Amino acid sequence: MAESFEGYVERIVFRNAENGYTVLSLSQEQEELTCVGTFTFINEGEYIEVTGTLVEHQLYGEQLKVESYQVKEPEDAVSMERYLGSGAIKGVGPALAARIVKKFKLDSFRVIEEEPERLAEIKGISERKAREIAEQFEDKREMRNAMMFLQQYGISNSLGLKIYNEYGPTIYHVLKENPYRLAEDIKGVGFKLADEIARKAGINVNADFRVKAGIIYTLSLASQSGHTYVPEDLLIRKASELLGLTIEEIEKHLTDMALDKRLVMKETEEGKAIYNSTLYYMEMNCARMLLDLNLSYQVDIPAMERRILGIEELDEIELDEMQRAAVVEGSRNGVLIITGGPGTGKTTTINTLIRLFESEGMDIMLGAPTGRAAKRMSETTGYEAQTIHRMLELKASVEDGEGMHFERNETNPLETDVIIIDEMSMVDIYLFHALLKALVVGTRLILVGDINQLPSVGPGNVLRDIIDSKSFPVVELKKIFRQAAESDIVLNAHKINEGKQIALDNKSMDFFMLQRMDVNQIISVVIQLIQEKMPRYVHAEPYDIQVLTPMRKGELGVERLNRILQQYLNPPDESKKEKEIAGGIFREGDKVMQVKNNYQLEWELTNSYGIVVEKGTGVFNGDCGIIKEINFFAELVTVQFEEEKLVEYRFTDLDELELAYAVTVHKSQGSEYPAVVIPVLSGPRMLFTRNILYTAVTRAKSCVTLVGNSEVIKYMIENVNNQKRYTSLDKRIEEMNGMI
Ligand SMILES: Nc1ncnc2c1ncn2[C@@H]1O[C@H](COP(=O)(O)OP(=O)(O)OP(=O)(O)O)[C@@H](O)[C@H]1O
Repeated sequence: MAESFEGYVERIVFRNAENGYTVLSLSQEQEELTCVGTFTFINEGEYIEVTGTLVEHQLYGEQLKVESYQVKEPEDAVSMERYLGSGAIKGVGPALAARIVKKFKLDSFRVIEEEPERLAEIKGISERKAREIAEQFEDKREMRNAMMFLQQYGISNSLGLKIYNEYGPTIYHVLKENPYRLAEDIKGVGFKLADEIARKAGINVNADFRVKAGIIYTLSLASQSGHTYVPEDLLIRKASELLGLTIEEIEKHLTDMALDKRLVMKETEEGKAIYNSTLYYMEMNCARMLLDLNLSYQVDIPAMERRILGIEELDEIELDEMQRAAVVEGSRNGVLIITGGPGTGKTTTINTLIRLFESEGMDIMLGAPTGRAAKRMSETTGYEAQTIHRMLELKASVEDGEGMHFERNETNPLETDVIIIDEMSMVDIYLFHALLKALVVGTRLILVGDINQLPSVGPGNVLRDIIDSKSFPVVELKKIFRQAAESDIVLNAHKINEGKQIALDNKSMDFFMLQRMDVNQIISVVIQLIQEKMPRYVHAEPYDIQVLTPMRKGELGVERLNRILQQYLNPPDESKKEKEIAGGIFREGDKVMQVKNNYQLEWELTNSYGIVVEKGTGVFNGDCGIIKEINFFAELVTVQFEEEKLVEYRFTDLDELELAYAVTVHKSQGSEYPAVVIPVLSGPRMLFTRNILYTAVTRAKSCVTLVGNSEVIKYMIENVNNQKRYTSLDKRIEEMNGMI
């Protein structure tokens, strides 16, 4: 039976910041009552009325399971003082609260609300502070009301706060008029949640804005799978499934939305293609800018070849015919693409190009899409390489409302003669667009990559489309050089790519297959490999040995493997603090990965004296680090990323991190590890493909160990289930180049 109690919140015993689950101690006249439930923004010292059922907890005795609660405005002087001094109002502690209430007595709250300037009559309160107190007082009240309101729609605390911060008091209006705005404006609110809110708010299922929001959402889902457009019938079908409406009810909105420029419809040979406008114009602008860069330079070829020969002599290397062709093309053209698999001499070619351009006094910049790829490029070329984000000077300015942007763009272009980008297969259309915008005609652009790697996570198939457009010089390196050919990793990678079976007989020095048919056996072998065998074999730390698997779910999926590997590689220890998160825990010492691009997150680089020597923003999808500290007081987790960058995560932002003892092959793109261990037993056909195996194997520098069923490996080599990406940069280039 439900009962009601009133009292002060004496103490917040526990609070889960993510879902608002709280245990608090309520002080009543005689005794204290423990209350558990989901409370939004209740501070110690507040006076509340709670309703719920009294239950007997095995360990903690009697407690109230709260079903609903209400914050009561304090009505007597003691309560007012208690509330003001509770910490709810920043800058007002118990002493100041006591002075306020002593002066204004029962009138205290009214004064704060209506005549805040009078607060300045109190010692220790300036006029400015008086205003601040009044503003906070007002904000707190409104925010609390808004939170309670949002709670009805099942919105958690942290999300509620984000929503409130975006709309402020207009939130009620937004929810009533068009809750789908939330899906567009707020990170963390998807169409599904907005739709749920709309349903609760009684909005019609075939309301125009619902259908339109559903269509935009379908396009955005497609872009998350890498597509820049969707064929019309497929789009209509997907949207109709999502919205539960007929094909006709969807179809009739498309033209309207095209007129409003929310989407673009384009006739193609295969029917109509529908684009989110932004993506359409991005492809189009990329095509234009790339063609603009594609100048031909007059070069004295014999003289150029002599210069190349000179560099070869100095470097004591003899370039292969194709490599030399690449260097010559690089000097003759504004745009050049160099592709090739592992060990085909891409880096050696880049190095010769750098030498050549340098000898002509040109400025060169090197870039790659991820931190790890940039680091590797620096190591192999001996020149400083940066991430493309850094090169373009990504700035996140939340304060001025601009959000994130690149400082380098058409009005402030990169001042350099040559730009070389490595791991180009990972660059999506957004990043490529940003890069091209920051280049002026006359800058040479050299794009290097392996088209057989998995395409970018983000939308686009940029490298392949540029090659397919047949509008730019492309040099494909095929020969595997002797040194590389000594490695079975390289040889097997090429075989896999060509669809040839590989020898799994363990005669190799760097490529092993451990046949195990049982999940538990596989896991125990993986642990042994990481803890003992591999670190010794490749002279690395256990943390550098990376487990790669195609899938997230399942007995050998990333999620389960991480939980198990954490137990063995970073077990619980009294000296290590732990923070519970949805579905697991983070512990000091854990290996973690950032799982989305966060352009606003700040990092700091300190020197050995702990002094900050550099600061910046941006932590990206796939960046790995170690948890250095968990601070419960400040509610922060500090992670040390590559190159010793320190990043602080608020507890509420921990959903951006995941354990990284095991990662998916997709997330490992662009990274290289001393050794990789790949458990393979069974899983969805779509994920057991040649492409995935190729990418996984090519992540290893010194050793690959496959653990599981060799038949599955054979199957993967045969399974060319390359899912089609709907992208059209190639078509836009061809159109603009007058080819179609
Ligand atoms: N022309 C050449 N003659 C002899 N050896 C070469 C030549 N070009 C490259 N190599 C050697 O072949 C190996 C692979 O070359 P390189 O690192 O340039 O290839 P890559 O395509 O960048 O490889 P990966 O993609 O694996 O990094 C290196 O050991 C390099 O020294």
